Amino acid sequence: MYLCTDARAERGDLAEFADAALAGGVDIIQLRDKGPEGAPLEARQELAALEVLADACVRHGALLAVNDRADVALAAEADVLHLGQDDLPVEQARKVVGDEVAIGRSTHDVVQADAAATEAGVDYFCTGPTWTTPTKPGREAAGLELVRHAAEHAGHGRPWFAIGGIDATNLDEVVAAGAERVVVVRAITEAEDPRAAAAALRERLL
Ligand SMILES: Cc1ncc(COP(=O)(O)OP(=O)(O)O)c(N)n1
Ligand SMILES: Cc1nc(C(=O)O)sc1CCOP(=O)(O)O
Ligand SMILES: [Mg+2]
Repeated sequence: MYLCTDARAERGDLAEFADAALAGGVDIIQLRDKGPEGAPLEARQELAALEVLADACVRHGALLAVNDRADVALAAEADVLHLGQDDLPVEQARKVVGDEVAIGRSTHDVVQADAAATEAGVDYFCTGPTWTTPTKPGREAAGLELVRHAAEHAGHGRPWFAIGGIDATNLDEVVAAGAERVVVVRAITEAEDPRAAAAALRERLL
């Protein structure tokens, strides 16, 4: 199970939150902070938040992921770099981060999913959004059809995750469509008890 979180600057509880989510069963945690107006964090702020997450990952044996920026992934000694369709191409990102960092790719339709399933340098891909979500406004839903496609055609041999609008109320549908791994944001970041929320999702993925 893969969690994307912002830096929780307003709440000031990033370390406690990460500990709770990881204790609940999150395996990979990504810092994804687009800022209040969609403006990304300054690199120094991003590195500071990543340090907090890195310490939590060490405590729980989890993986640390960086969104979008290959230079920051390298500087933070992250395990994973996640790239969308409009981010740095995988080939160029690979030159920056080397071979030790796993690279993930977002996909939003069957063509992109098939490409990510075979593209050199990609270690995993995500399909989504499964449902429209306020976390990614303006992005049309790819639906459970894309999950089914990845399960039946695209995923073989390469790990993939379903993302977008997934929570405890609909996780069973995603699993029934063939997903074995999911990425969530609000289902854990907005939970009153992030540990319990993570555990409730995790137990249904086993
Ligand atoms: C694990 C994971 N999956 C998908 C995304 C989305 O990436 P992208 O399409 O580049 O959009 P932004 O997150 O950058 O807004 C992700 N970040 N992580
Ligand atoms: C960051 C992101 N990427 C998506 C994609 O489809 O690539 S959907 C998404 C947001 C997922 O947030 P929530 O779990 O709160 O719906
Ligand atoms: Mg991106």
